Amino acid sequence: MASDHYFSASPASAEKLRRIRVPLHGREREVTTAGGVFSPDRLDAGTAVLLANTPPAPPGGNLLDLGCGWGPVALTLALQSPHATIWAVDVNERALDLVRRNAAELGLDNVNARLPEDVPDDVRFRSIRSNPPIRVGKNELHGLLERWIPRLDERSDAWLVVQRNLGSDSLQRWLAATFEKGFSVHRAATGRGYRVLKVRRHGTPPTAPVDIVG
Ligand SMILES: C[S@@+](CC[C@H](N)C(=O)[O-])C[C@H]1O[C@@H](n2cnc3c(N)ncnc32)[C@H](O)[C@@H]1O
Repeated sequence: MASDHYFSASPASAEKLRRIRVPLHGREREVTTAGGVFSPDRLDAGTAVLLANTPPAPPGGNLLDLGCGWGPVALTLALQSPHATIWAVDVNERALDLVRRNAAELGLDNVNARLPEDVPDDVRFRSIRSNPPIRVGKNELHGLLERWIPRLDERSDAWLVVQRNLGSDSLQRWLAATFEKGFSVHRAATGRGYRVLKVRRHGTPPTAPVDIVG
């Protein structure tokens, strides 16, 4: 059955397109949103905190916006890094249509809006940025992060914004316990009741030379 949650695959509310003006990559831009996607009337406060507290995206490689909605994070990455490939991933098909439309309207040709299962398994990411879907519940959220964070390249970071009232501190503890080996987790910023959590994947330590005795 279709539902009206913003994270459903086919939102039931009739698609009524809206034009809104939002600050993206240093200036106000007009984008298209619609009912049935997350925060259709404005840039979400948590997303604004994420965008204000993350470094510029790497200039090339694959970058992931996990849970893209109508696309504020993916569009910002594409504007920052025109030579990178931006993967805008969501389970909501309407959101994916909106990201494609917004990218085209902004003249961006480096945004791949895809369902999670349509991102090839061998793609690795130089950066992951996400305002993740907390309301799907802990188990599903943890499953989502366990699926995507290990796809970071070595010496690369995931940046997640989470509302303090919605469990940012327990999510930080879970991330630290789950990504114990080869990663480090810390709180990179706080603001407006949100935390930005950073998960860094370290490089593989050089292997010691093997002594050949004989
Ligand atoms: C908090 S919203 C953020 C949307 C957008 N990035 C923004 O900042 O406005 C989280 C998004 O995650 C999506 N989502 C839910 N479950 C998902 C899953 N398993 N894989 C990918 N995206 C998912 C929802 O549809 C929703 O668009």
